[in-house]
Amino acid sequence: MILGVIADDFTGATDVASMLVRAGMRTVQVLGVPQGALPEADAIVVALKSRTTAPEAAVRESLGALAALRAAGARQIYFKYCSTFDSTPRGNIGPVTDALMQALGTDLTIACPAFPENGRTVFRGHLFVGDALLSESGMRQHPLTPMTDANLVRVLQAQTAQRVGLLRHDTVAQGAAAARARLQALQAEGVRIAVADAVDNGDLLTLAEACAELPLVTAGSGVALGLPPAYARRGWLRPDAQAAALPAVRGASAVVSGSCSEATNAQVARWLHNGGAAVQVDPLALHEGRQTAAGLLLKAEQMLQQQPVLVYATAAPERVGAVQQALGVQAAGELVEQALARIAAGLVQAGVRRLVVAGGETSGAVVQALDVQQLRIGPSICPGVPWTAARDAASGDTLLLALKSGNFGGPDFFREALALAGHAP
Ligand SMILES: Nc1ncnc2c1ncn2[C@@H]1O[C@H](COP(=O)(O)OP(=O)(O)OP(=O)(O)O)[C@@H](O)[C@H]1O
Ligand SMILES: O=C(O)[C@@H](O)C(=O)CO
Repeated sequence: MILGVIADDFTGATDVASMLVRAGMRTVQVLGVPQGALPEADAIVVALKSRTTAPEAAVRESLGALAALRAAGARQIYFKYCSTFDSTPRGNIGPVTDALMQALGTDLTIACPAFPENGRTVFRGHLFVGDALLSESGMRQHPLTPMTDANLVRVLQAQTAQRVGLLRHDTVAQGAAAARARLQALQAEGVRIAVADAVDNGDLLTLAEACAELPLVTAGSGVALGLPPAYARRGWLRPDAQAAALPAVRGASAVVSGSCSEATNAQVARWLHNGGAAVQVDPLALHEGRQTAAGLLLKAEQMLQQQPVLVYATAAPERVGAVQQALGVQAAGELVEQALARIAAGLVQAGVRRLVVAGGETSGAVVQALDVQQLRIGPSICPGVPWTAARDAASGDTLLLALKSGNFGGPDFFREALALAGHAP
């Protein structure tokens, strides 16, 4: 094992795993702090749910993951957070970085959420989402982690007692040797965490090469793209052209969507526009007992005989707001997640072997209901979303799962995903 990754959320973990596989590393994702022996792979990604928990809990879980990854022989540790640097004023990016640095006995790391293929770039320490500063993007209004400052040096400095500095783009543009020299100079000046600029994949490759021998890298998924070639240059890794190969499956296909993000709303709209079979979950009807998970499942199962079915709670912001006002944000979220998770488990029981799930929280609930503990990472459907393979405990069959971050994927994502997994239309 070469690389051990600690990811602060579920779909973020599959995102970084996908980057590694794309560049030839055989990668397995483990759900939660590993309990037993870790499987054989070049990279292991531990998926935590530590993005918005109390910093103390996030630190505890991250250190648990670190211990397991080190025991398995990881040469380098990677702390993966969101490409929009999602955090609260208290953390958890700063506190987790501090704890990992201390445990690893290192006094220099980088911080770089850039993911240019998905429009996230960092310039002069400022994070852009598409053409807008982070603070002027939709992230400004995020319910849990509103990001109102695009200056990452300032944002991170507020979360750590260690000194935060900046590795500027003009240095990165000069190549890995210059970036490495500048990191050493910053370290000599007392900087412990350097926010690194990156505006395209070339910059990510440079940063990965410059940081391949640091004990710890902290980043979004982007920097991971450059690590496999950097390891190969050092003779640590022989990239495997088959790293993304997954077994073919037979059986039905379904999509379960609990994400209400803009991208997912467009994907659901496209599916419906194309006349795809669909069952809509209405949270108020669920709450009042006019809908039940069992009833919705039955309806979906009937459609499944002819074609793939979409089960969705996805709705526009006004509709979600009205439901949240009636039921409470937390209660509405859990009600829908539990219903979708039960329906997903029922669909697998009914023979679904290709399952797309939209939304990070929704994915967490579904994977828990399926009692999946490990995912082998396969080919990318779009930047940040791979197909993955798990073992269905009940049948022993291979189950293909695509866990999509809310904001990822184009409007045709669901159809593209099923086609890539061999679903004949
Ligand atoms: N119609 C609805 N009304 C209220 N809440 C809903 C509705 N549909 C889904 N939800 C809830 O909204 C939340 C969506 O979160 P989820 O993490 O699944 O998606 P996301 O935030 O778009 O994805 P990501 O975290 O990957 O960006 C879930 O808790 C889900 O149960
Ligand atoms: O980095 C990203 O944007 C995603 O992997 C993610 O973490 C979404 O929650």
